[in-house]
Amino acid sequence: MVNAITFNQTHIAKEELEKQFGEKVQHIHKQMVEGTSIGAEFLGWKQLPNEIDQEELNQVLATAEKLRKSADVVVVIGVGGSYLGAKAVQDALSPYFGKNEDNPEVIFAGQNLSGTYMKQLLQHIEGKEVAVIVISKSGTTTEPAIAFRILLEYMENRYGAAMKDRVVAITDKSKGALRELANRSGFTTFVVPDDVGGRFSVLTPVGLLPIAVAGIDILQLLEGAKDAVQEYNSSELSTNSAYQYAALRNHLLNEGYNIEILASFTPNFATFHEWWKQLFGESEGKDGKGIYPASVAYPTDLHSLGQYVQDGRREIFETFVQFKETTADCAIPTTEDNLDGLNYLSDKTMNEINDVTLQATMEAHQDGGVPLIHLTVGKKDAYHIGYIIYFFEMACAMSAYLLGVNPFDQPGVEEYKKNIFRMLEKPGFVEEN
Ligand SMILES: O=P(O)(O)OC[C@H]1O[C@H](O)[C@H](O)[C@@H](O)[C@@H]1O
Repeated sequence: MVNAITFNQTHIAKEELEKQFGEKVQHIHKQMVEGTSIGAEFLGWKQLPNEIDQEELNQVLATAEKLRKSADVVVVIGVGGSYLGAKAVQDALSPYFGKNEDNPEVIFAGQNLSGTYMKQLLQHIEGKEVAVIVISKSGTTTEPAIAFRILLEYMENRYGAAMKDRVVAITDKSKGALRELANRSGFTTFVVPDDVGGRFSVLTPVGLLPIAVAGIDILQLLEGAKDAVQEYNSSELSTNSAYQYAALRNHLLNEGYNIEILASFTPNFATFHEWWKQLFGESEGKDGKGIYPASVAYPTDLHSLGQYVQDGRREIFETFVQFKETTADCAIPTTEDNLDGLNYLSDKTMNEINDVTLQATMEAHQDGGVPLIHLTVGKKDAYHIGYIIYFFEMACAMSAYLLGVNPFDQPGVEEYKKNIFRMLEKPGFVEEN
């Protein structure tokens, strides 16, 4: 299927966008294809959906099945790109309440340093059958490493030698402390490819294994991404809407709009916003440049940040994601006395009113001077989520290149780490300068 996503904007005529960015986009596209763009050694994500190794995919599926059978609860440890993609997809595609009886509960750790969180996690898993998936590309990130040390001790005490069948590590093929520990302990392992950075890794085992464990169809996710590869690999700005989105973002930035808000009216899509924020924030926010990626979950946030968006400093543009088909719906009942005055809505469903609220919000914000982008996605299912993941990845790489930065590094993230190591007196740590 092509055109699973439609891209609409009214801020600038297509021809004008083409005039401003058409040639630049073609040039960058060519460099990406030829592997001569800055950071090109991290372009592996571009072909992932097509080139994923079938044998590895079978192993991911088999391992997921094994964990699903042996565990009531699976703890997934990771942070940043080793966490957000899996959680985003799981949240978007899981029921709001309770859990599907066939699926283990999937919970996350290593993305915070709260002792209370960890203590309560340990209490929560007590008495249940547990498995652990630990994910770190570098294998050295402090937050997940601490969580893993604690959970590994728990698993050893609980399962003795048999715990090795309940722990899976996903990390670099040879480097890092986690690789060494996993090899020594005989854990099942999967590799984060060298040419795929953390925030672009959701379609590798990093995302695929935890997503499959949660009972989500990763083949459909990959199928959607595969179709997106076809749609978004044209060098023509006029036909490639991922590049149009990238060009428009840069155009808006040049006009002084330096904050982008991703907005949706679908509560369980909110974690996807977080994935998107890391993708764009780490890719573009460097060398004193960037568009600050923020997000809102409407209509909830219409009653908090809505005021600011409508009326505050005019440096915001907003990107709405709307799903055309919904999973379930609820009718508005009619009442005889109509005391709440809502009978005028009783021929409508909640989703219809949600869609009207989206239209009303877009109109209001546009009138308030907020440039709008509207992405319409066919349905919130694994196929379309795979599709939109790839759409944003392509758009992000192009947008960062148009901005003039390397999309694939994140040198700034090291700064706070140096301070931690100094403050916690890490042995062997010597601060430069
Ligand atoms: O997968 P890891 O190596 O543990 O990295 C996890 C995260 O660490 C840092 O925050 C990086 O800036 C992120 O890009 C990365 O996703």
